[in-house]
Amino acid sequence: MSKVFRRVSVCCFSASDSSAHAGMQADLRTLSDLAVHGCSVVTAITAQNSQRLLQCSASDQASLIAQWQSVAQDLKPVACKVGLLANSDQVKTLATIAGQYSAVWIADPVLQSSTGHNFHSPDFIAAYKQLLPQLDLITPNIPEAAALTGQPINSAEDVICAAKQLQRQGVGAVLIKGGHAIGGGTRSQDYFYSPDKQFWLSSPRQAAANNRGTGCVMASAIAAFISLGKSMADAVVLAYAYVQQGLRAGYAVGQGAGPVLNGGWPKALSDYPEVSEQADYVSPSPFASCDTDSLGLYPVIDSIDWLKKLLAAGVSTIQLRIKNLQGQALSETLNLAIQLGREYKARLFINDHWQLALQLKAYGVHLGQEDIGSADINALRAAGIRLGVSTHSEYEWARAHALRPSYIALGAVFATQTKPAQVIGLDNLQCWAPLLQQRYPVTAIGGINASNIAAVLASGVRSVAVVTAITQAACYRQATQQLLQQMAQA
Ligand SMILES: Cc1ncc(COP(=O)(O)OP(=O)(O)O)c(N)n1
Ligand SMILES: Cc1ncsc1CCOP(=O)(O)O
Ligand SMILES: [Mg+2]
Repeated sequence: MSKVFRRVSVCCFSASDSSAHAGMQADLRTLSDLAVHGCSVVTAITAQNSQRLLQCSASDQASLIAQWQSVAQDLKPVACKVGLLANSDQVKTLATIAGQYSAVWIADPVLQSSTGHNFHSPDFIAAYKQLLPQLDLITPNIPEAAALTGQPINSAEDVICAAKQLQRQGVGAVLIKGGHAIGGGTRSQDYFYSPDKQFWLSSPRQAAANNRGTGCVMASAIAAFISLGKSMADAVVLAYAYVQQGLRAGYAVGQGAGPVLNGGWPKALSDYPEVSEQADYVSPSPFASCDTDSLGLYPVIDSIDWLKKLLAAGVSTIQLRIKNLQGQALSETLNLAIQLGREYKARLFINDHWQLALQLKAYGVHLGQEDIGSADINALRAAGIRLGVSTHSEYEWARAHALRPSYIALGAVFATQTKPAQVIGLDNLQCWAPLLQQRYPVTAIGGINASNIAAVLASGVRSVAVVTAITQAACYRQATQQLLQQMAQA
């Protein structure tokens, strides 16, 4: 008997939009597009089209509660997306419901429709403040964030202050959208703020004529990605790309602006944001290139002895990962390694020790996520040293992408004995490798050996980094030749 596959569901509290450009129709379309079951609590029925909103008729409280109870008891949504609430009583009811039902609660506070209707009154805002402590994420645009905080927002600093203030009012995390409005800039900039991560998401601004429903689609897509197991930061990065992709292919259907397209899981790297802690981020010039699309077999070793053996065995990309030396012993070892790398015309990357690598003019450095916050990235780039960056998630590789590195590493693909490492699995590798290879050489690392390398290469990744598959093999030469051969045959 085949196994029954049960989809997760997300419940949307939104208004019906008769034109289906935004509102409940856009929410359900987004969820369906991302293979999540969307269920609904209709908060109002609006009569609107691409040009104007003619009527908004609120659902009564009894209907709201009955719709929710029927959905909650049976479908047990893992996330709830709150869109248009038609009056302050509805907001208060939502605060009670969200306080009683454990799910990820995401609200896109619709205070004004893009067709001009205003839902923004003092008692509505006061009621919304009761809802804030129940929310895991709120996604206001700049005017909405200003209305909710009572503070004008005219600069990047104001955006950050507003996000902090909303968080102090009890929201788990805040995404403030539409930073381009601040400087009339050419980049689209959103700001994400949570207790453990704060970052800007930016990309060149699209002048898209068909842009209706972006707020609804963004919040629903975040809910969808979270219900599929993504972290909040990863879901926000994915939803940003989903909306950029949708804007690129938005379509006209009435007389006015049309909706964004629901185009499936975002697959073009150019739709993903550059993620940076800097508000005024501009894409830097790229790091020096590795002069190849594929780094091939990439052993990671910890001594000069291994370096000599593997260079002699014909390996052309290699990393020196030394964790147990310091002072003069470390700099002498790195110096010797860099000379050997030059002699063999190999791509030798130095792990961690970026200052010495800079001083000794290494071919390249490999840095982890923790290191890229503290390393002098601009000095490395200016010195022409190549940069490789470790990544384990959409947020992390979007952060690496903002640096324009020479390559990106994805892993750990499988569990590894070499170090405690987050496992990404083959599924993520299959999704991320083709996407990142649109611009960067990509290498996969973690638990890879002769018995599973074929499955790894089937993801499309063209380089594989290994430690123990070589260093703990009975015969390192044979193991290296076998891995090289398996890569050549893929
Ligand atoms: C090719 C490659 N990918 C990932 C890593 C891991 O680097 P990092 O995150 O800096 O962790 P440590 O190696 O320092 O433990 C790597 N070294 N090489
Ligand atoms: C350094 C590193 N970074 C992520 S996994 C890993 C170790 C890979 O070692 P092995 O190839 O033996 O699993
Ligand atoms: Mg490191």
